[in-house]
Amino acid sequence: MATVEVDAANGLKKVVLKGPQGASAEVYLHGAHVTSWKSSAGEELIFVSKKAVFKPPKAIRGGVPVCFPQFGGFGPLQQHGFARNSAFEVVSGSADSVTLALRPDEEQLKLFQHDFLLKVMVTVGADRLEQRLSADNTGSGPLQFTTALHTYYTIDSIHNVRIEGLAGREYLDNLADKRRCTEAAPDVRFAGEVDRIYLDVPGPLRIMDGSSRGAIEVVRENLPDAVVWNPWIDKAAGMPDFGDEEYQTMICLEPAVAGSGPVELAPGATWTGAQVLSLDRLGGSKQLECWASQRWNATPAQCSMTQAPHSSRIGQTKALRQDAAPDGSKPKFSSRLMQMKFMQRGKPPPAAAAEEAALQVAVLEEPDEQAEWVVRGGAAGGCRVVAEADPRPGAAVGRLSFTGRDDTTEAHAEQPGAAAGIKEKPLQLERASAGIKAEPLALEAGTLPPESRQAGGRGVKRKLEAALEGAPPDRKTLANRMRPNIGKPPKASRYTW
Ligand SMILES: O=P(O)(O)OC[C@H]1O[C@H](O)[C@H](O)[C@@H](O)[C@@H]1O
Repeated sequence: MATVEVDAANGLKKVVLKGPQGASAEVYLHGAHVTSWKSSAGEELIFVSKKAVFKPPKAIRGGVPVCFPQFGGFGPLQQHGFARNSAFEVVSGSADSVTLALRPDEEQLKLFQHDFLLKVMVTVGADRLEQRLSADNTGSGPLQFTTALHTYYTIDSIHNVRIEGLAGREYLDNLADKRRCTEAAPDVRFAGEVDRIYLDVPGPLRIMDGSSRGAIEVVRENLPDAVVWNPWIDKAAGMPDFGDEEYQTMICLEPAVAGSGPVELAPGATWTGAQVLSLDRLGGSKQLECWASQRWNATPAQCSMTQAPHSSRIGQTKALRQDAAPDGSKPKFSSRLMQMKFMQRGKPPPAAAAEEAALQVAVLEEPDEQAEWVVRGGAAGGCRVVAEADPRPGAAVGRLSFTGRDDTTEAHAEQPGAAAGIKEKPLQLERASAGIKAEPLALEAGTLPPESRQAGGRGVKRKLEAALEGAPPDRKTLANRMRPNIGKPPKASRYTW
């Protein structure tokens, strides 16, 4: 059974839910109002204003007000109905879940004139929060209502946040007399006040705030509309229970039956709706970088960089350096660098293994005997990228695999220890060869100790020979066969240089 405790700060009753792996949530009996959802890493994902007033019947500013039996002004009642102003009772619960219920009192019945039983179930999981509504029509006539789970999210910065999943949808603009508009942007961003009711939105929505926490995915059941709200500067200043600057660190994304409503329920019938929120650490957009350098004395080998199918290329730098021979006659060694930046957007397909979320580098022809290779990578935004280097002075493969957590490092080396065998020394590549645009950049380049070069070389060569069964490879075959451990070749773009 869930334990009801009294919050010492405000004297109100609440239930603290404990989920697996340290996740938690708090639900006030006043309004069945969720005021906290903490991930397994202890991050607070729900916004509550520092100026929120915890004095019933006033609704708490922030958290997840339950708007029922009316959303906004879609009906005769006060804004957002009266559930958020009412005392709920605990029906049942456990350590990680609680169900609260509300029946309208006499005063409310006078205003609304329909009897109902509203239940709100809140369950916390590892990086997951589920809120389920059920409404029973306990009256004798049809019950009509609109509703919303008016969720306030805490975000890193309003300037970086974006919501995916609303492109092309129609919305009613509350700032323009509910004018019907179409969302033209690929995702919703904020540069001023926003108050929109997106209508009949299919599929999940995703919130990315530009920080390292990943994406919050919002899956809705029977709540077809999605309200997006940020009050911006003037409206924030006019709200006594909201800080002047707080518009910068919150957004509301509210699954609802609003513009596409109301719900009509026959006597004795039950309606259910839900939102399931989950924190997807790998699914936030991340910028990945991959770079490969090659050093040779006669001819460079053509090689390719293969990009995972769910990422887009956002930049590329090529640089060439020629080291003059000691007598100054002609270049002794040349080095060539390819650096690419990719944006991984959204969630990789569920079946995708680490390999599929990889950037890969492959050599397409037999390179120079004395060539040396270094393949490295990095990622901004919370996920760790591990570069795998094949040090063999022959065909070389580099693969970047990313893992879910900052504190986890996983090496996916074909030749364990090969990557660790790289000796690093800084190399400045400052100039580009004619016709190749390059920014001045500093990078770490490596040379490899001979034993690791040999070991890696033999391993990869054997694998390659086995794969090719002696047939002379064309470039495409070679590049495809070089992709390790992928059953079905991903539909990926390949860049050669
Ligand atoms: O101030 P409240 O009654 O809590 O409403 C806060 C906001 O809720 C929704 O997002 C509405 O679309 C907005 O128009 C409203 O300003």
